[in-house]
Amino acid sequence: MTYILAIDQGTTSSRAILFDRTMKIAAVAQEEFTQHYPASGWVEHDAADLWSTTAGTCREAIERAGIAPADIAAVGITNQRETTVVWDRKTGQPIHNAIVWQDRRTSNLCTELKAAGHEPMVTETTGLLLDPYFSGTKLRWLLDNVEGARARAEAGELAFGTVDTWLIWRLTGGKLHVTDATNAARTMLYDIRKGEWSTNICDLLDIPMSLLPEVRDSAADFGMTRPDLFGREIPILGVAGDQQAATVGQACFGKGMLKSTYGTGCFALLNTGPEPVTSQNRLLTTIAYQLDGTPTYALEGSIFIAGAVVQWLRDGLKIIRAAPETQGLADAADPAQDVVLVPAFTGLGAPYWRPDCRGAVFGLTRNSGPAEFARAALESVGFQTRDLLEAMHADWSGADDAVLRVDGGMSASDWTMQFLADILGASVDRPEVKETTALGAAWLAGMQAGIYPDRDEFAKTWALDRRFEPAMDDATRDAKYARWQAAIAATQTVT
Ligand SMILES: Nc1ncnc2c1ncn2[C@@H]1O[C@H](COP(=O)(O)OP(=O)(O)O)[C@@H](O)[C@H]1O
Ligand SMILES: O=P(O)(O)OC[C@H](O)CO
Repeated sequence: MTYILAIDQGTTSSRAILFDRTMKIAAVAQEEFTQHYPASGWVEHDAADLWSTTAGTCREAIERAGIAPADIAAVGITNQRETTVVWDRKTGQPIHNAIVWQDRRTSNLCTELKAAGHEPMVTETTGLLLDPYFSGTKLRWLLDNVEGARARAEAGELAFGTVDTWLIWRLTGGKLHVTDATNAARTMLYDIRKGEWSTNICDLLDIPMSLLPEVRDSAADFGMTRPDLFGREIPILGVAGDQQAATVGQACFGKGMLKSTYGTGCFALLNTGPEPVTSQNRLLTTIAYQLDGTPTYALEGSIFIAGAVVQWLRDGLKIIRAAPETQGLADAADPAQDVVLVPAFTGLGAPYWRPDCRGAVFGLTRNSGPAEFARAALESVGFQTRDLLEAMHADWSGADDAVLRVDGGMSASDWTMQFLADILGASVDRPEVKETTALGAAWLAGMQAGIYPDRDEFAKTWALDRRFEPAMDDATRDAKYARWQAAIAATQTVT
């Protein structure tokens, strides 16, 4: 039997998943690691933890499946995006903790750069906005704040990478300093049209280009794993950022196909084909995947809080013990109350991009309780998705016939998916395979290894678990969405 090992290095845990020759899951291992919050709005990971949990879960998955390393044809990597690591090329030692995508420490720098009029050039080049979310200003912060970092960078001693690059460096024993186009597209340093690092932006941010990795296709040769890691060298043949890997795993290969992943946050990607579409509504333009040297572009809407609002009900408000309890509570909520929750806990992402905003609740009465909070929390995920889809439709007519394909942990919530269909007034498709992110990475590697089918045949294997059809009448839908829009507007006035 032949297997593909998919590594899914996420924000809260590292996972390793073995897929067999027929793309079925043979074994899974998962390990959480510590989140570091050194100051308000700062989020860091120890890069050594990212590596050790990745290596550990890979070994565990192989052991669980009871297979020999010789049975693994290739490794595919998918990862939390934007998170920024800098290390010494000689020793392999990171110079600082990784700065995580959620980290807002460069808000002021972004505001200054915007005020100086640089955002149009940044957007035109990278498809992104001047927001602390992306790697560029995080890298600049490290160079400015870690003692000696700038001098070492200028001397060519340091390497920068997103998490894929860091893991490949470790997996190959420091032989390769590479990334793929989807991860490069999240750095705010990459020209997504020309397919090269942008000298203009590196000059603007004062970043020596010697820090940057070589950029390859998403299915390509990313080197061999060190023989001592898994008992033999295994080729790394696929790499994509996690949201892009989910787009691939959902087989959204056609122009106009759309997926939304509901994990901690929510990320909707709309395949716009071989030409990038520039958003007029503050969505991101990004690379969905790059195969045979040709990028396929996407419009992306990124929401920072989706499943995390359910974690807040559990860990913050302590009104549930486990996420699935929200379903019963939401069903029991008083229909006469219309509590609206705007979960801007870490600011608002697309299409508002207000890192300074914080959450708000509207419509509380003396009778409002856990049930109304739970319903408002689940509804907030539907409302935020509608905001993204409204922006996509306004940006590009090719979005008009798209049926939304959903995945991620929170897509297990039937209540939330039904509300999503209701508030969108459109069908929502949930596939049988929920591990779409890992499947996307596995397919890239397995296809490159020649053991998995080509794009068209792979797309035919996508299978529906359940289609949610809208059941809400138009007047209710319109009234509810109008109320959400009013709540969002009010939230933005109080910071
Ligand atoms: N049945 C459920 N109802 C509501 N939310 C859920 C349910 N199951 C999982 N979630 C939410 O989904 C998220 C986990 O999804 P996952 O895809 O594992 O996230 P990530 O990859 O970002 O860690 C959690 O935030 C959790 O609160
Ligand atoms: O690790 P996740 O699943 O929360 O995804 C994080 C995204 O890649 C951030 O852009």
